[in-house]
Amino acid sequence: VLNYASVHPPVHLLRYTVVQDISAVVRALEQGVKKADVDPAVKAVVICGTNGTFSAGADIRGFSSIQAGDRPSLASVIDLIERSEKPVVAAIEGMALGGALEVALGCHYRVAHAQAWVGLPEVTLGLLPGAGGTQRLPRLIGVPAALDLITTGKHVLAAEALKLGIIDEIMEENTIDAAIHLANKVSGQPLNSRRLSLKQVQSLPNMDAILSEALVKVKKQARGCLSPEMCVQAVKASVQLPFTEGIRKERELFNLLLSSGQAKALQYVFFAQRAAQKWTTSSGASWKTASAQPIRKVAVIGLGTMGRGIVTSLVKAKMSVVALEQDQKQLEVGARAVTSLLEREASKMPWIGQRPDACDPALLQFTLDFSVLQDADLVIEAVFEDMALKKEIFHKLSAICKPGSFLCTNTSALDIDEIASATSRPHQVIGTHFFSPAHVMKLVEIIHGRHTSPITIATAMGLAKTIGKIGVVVGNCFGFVGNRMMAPYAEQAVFLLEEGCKPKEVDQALEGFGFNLGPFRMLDLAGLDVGWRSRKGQGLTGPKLAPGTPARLRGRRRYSPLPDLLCENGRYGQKTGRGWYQYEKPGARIANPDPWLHNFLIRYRDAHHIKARFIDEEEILERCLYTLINEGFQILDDGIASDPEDIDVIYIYGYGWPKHRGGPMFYASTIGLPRILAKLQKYSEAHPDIPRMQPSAFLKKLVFLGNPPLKEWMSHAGHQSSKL
Ligand SMILES: CCCCCCC[C@H](O)CC(=O)SCCNC(=O)CCNC(=O)[C@H](O)C(C)(C)COP(=O)([O-])OP(=O)([O-])OC[C@H]1O[C@@H](n2cnc3c(N)ncnc32)[C@H](O)[C@@H]1OP(=O)([O-])[O-]
Repeated sequence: VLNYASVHPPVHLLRYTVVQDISAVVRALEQGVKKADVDPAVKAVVICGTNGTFSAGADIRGFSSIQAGDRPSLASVIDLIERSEKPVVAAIEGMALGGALEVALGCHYRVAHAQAWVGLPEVTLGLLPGAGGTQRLPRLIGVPAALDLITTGKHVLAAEALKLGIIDEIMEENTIDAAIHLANKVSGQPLNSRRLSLKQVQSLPNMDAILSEALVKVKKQARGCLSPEMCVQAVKASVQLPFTEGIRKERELFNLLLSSGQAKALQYVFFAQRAAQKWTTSSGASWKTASAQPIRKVAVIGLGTMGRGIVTSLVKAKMSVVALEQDQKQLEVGARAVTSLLEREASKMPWIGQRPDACDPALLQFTLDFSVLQDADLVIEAVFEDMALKKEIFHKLSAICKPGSFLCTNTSALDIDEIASATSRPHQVIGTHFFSPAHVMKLVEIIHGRHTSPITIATAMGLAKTIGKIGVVVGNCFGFVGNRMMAPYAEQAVFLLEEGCKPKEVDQALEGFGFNLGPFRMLDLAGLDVGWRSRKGQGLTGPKLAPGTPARLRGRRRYSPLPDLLCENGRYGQKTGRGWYQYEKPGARIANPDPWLHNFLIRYRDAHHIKARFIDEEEILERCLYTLINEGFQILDDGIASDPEDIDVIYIYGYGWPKHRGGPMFYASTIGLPRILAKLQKYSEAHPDIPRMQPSAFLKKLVFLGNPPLKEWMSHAGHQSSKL
């Protein structure tokens, strides 16, 4: 773990490895520093990592075993380093994150490689820097910059860290030699001015306002998530209290977070996101045996909202892109929109100035000519959700594209196998479901069809990673994972309106739970016509609906025609200025309750003899969330998702599920499956005509088996995925 190597006497080099058992590193650091302190031959110490990496911080898995109140030994060692009478220099290569940056802040000097980056990401794990970071960083770089780093957890490159004052020198190469050189140079010089614990936080005239604005900002950004708020409190302590008391406050807040449950959820998400990259399918294909093919040139068909976002994401990742439209006018409109998206993205990334090649428009070609797609390595079709149109395009692509090209369809629900059937290469056809706005949203559902080859899956996953997205491999069914679970959730929201709720009450309950947007604000934003078109396609409404069908039943299932009626009244949501809410003008964003809708609902209930009743928040949450979770269990049992973690990653990165609640399946595990089952049973007895409320057989089985932990669920699933 750590070498006490006298390779360059009189400077002693303490090396420690990347992510490891924190107590072993702490022990070794402690011994090394103590030994150097008493060794008269040692004049200075350099601390560095092995294999070109300083350290990614503490082992996140180790937090589950830390008890609130444990002796914070890392903090003690950092104090020891800082107190050392011999200069200690941190040589940062690769990265210094979390506890590792805290170690570096305890050192008297910091030298970093130009490609190294540093950060305090604890907030993203539901914690705060617990080894003095919240007290030392503000003393080093001032409160505004420290607040920014600590409350967001962002990483900064060495150049920015130098500008901020976190590091003292940047090296293009030989960082450790440079650190040794510096250590020799400063040996014998007084160290008090380099000990951050002895420094005062730089006072600012508007400090109170800075701190209270930061609190308002984090509360707004992370609804209900505690860690950003606690980070602000800890930084506030650095301003208001002497160092030792500030450290005590930091520890108190750290322990509070550690026992909050949110930290557990956020750490679960960290590992779930990584687990999702290790995909398997029910047929036994897996990430271990399939390798991604190199993708140099991508073609995108269709420059509507989705196509524009996808093109922007590809160009941002410096891929060569051909964008195709069907007529000159649409091509010009699409090209203008992409250019402005790229400009906006560039302005959001100040470092673009240093990398003029990023977002390079020369990487992008617009065309009307299908034959230009001939040599594309991968094509993403992003036209309307119209099966006939998609099949026509895939038939054409199959004939035009070179034999090795992969053919992807951006669809949110349609059958991948049917689309693939229009080609002569179904093994190279795959679904890539991007989320709107596609240049912003992180998620891509990667849907494999019956014939999709493992190489095609690996290539689509590789592409997602290249463009900075999180791919999750799922099976093929209507709505895949995300939209299939969203359907019963949105359905409940509308049923609740029929029974007496107002859109705002339903939205407030779910926004209070932590969603950025409640279901009605979300539907208004997405456009109500999208679902209407889909329901017409399915024959649930419109000309294909059998005459004489009762308004509120389809077969024996309860159906609400309310969303259809809104569309028939021209209310498509934000884009028409009217939907479940009213907006100042078409395209405006502020949703206001609409008296028209209120009266319309009263008339609707009268016409259908529905007696409105008061529905409390608990019922709103349980009916919306538990039906969504119930569908998740069905999806696991069907083998459409191979793990609960995959579902959780989809919901967090595609649907705005509050991250600090760990995703719907993790949330279910925290509530306890017996409670979820009991509630579903209660509601399904009250609403026997809502089949999606009937508890899934898999949920019942898990309750019968004694509510096993989430990690064990899949060993009991009917359709077990192979872990080859
Ligand atoms: C009273 C007590 C006092 C306590 C004091 C508190 C101290 C301190 O404040 C707390 C911390 O340091 S908090 C820590 C602050 N630090 C952070 O939050 C850093 C979190 N890590 C990251 O951001 C990214 O992993 C890197 C950027 C390091 C690498 O990115 P990349 O190159 O894309 O690679 P990748 O795919 O992401 O990871 C590769 C493998 O490594 C695994 N793993 C990684 N880090 C781990 C960790 N810390 N732990 C465990 N495992 C970790 C990862 O799961 C994966 O495993 P798999 O089995 O192969 O799937």
